[in-house]
Amino acid sequence: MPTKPDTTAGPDGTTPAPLVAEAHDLSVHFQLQGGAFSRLLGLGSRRVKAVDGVSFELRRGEVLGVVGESGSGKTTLGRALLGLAPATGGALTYHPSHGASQEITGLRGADLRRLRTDVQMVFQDPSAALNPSMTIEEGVGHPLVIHKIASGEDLRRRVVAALERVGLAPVERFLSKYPSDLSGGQKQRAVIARAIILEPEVLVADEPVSMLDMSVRAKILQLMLDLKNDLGLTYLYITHDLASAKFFCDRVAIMYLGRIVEIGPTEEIFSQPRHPYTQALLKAIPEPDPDRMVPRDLPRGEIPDAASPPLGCSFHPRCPVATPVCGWESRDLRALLEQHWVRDETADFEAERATVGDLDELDRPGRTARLAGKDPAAVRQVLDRVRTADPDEPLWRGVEALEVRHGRVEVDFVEGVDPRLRAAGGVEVACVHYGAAPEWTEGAADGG
Ligand SMILES: Nc1ncnc2c1ncn2[C@@H]1O[C@H](COP(=O)(O)OP(=O)(O)OP(=O)(O)O)[C@@H](O)[C@H]1O
Repeated sequence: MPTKPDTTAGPDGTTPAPLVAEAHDLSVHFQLQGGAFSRLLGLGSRRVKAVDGVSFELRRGEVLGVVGESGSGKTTLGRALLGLAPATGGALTYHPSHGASQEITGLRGADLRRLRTDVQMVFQDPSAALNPSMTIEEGVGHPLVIHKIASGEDLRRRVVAALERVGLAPVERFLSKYPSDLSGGQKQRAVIARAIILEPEVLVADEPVSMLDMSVRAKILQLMLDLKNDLGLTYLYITHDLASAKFFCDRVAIMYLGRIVEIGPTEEIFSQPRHPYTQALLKAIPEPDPDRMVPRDLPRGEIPDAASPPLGCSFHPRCPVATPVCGWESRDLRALLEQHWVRDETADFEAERATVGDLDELDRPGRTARLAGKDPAAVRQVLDRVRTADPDEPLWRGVEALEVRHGRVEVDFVEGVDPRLRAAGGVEVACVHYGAAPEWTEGAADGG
């Protein structure tokens, strides 16, 4: 296994290393224009909150891991650091070792080009990252040509040095080859050579080893650690693979639906995960196949739609230790009813479905669920049966009132808390169990 020197401390070993980048309440929202079909359905345009109020610091020489399921916003965060995804809110500041600090999201023209030399990207798929019609010499040297930094003999000398640095030796064997002549691991070495040839300060590495054979993954990660130490690089390492994050990263940020839900030193996150989502992810670390990293033991379903995230804490619909103040809403009641009809074979699906009426009304996010069924007494009976079948379901704890209004059953939920990151031990966690709502701080989510 690669070994990590402690690179997060400053020269005297105690003061933190200087900042390279910092985000404050950073948001990257995408406006999706609905097509004709969406307009017909009255959906109009939708806003995807890919990154939603994220704050973090990146310090010189460290590896910060960004871990989360597909769609959690990891890549968008990395693209924002590269100046590729424009912020719609908050601030993202780059502190170069040379020159003045810059607000990344406002950069244009020459300033943006300078950022692109300082912050480089290593992509997941090395085949797609290399131009198939360029030789390795041309491809690796391309950034120097684009930025008009080197040509002729100087260009060749730098390409040779970069290839040697990433272990593609003897270099002469590789210079005139095309990407298709190389193995996956060799291609990724060439991609890394291209990334370091501009002598950047930061590498954003987006799943850099996930498409490689198991046998070469550790070698590529070791190469990246060596390069980091030798060249004084800083990494933002994006992955869904907790096992690689565990030995590669100094600190880890766990992302869920555009938010960082927990961030802290790797050791602390792995030895004492606080957030129920982190706990679920860690439970899902499969031994020995680190490839299949999905939290399979979560009680319910898929990661929700980032265009319409849950109210309160986004994780509450899947959370095994959700409290009454986590943000229960009408869509949760629909999910619960449907889950009941799927799971409980004794339930008379047809009759109960007809009794509660059209469930589409529940899809509009809100603290009050209005059931369409015209016979309130019968609707209440269905809800009672659902509750009796699973009395421990956390949603019921969030019910503030269940009554008949205007001839229909309405369910009001307790107003939810949208938890922000707060210090808890050596990490920061966004969860009501850790200070976001004082009455729920006891007995933190150990059982999660
Ligand atoms: N250019 C875009 N336009 C619209 N929506 C986008 C765009 N880029 C990303 N998204 C959406 O933003 C959300 C976050 O996507 P992102 O790719 O950042 O997540 P991720 O965690 O990196 O996922 P993966 O591991 O699958 O790459 C998703 O819902 C995605 O569909």
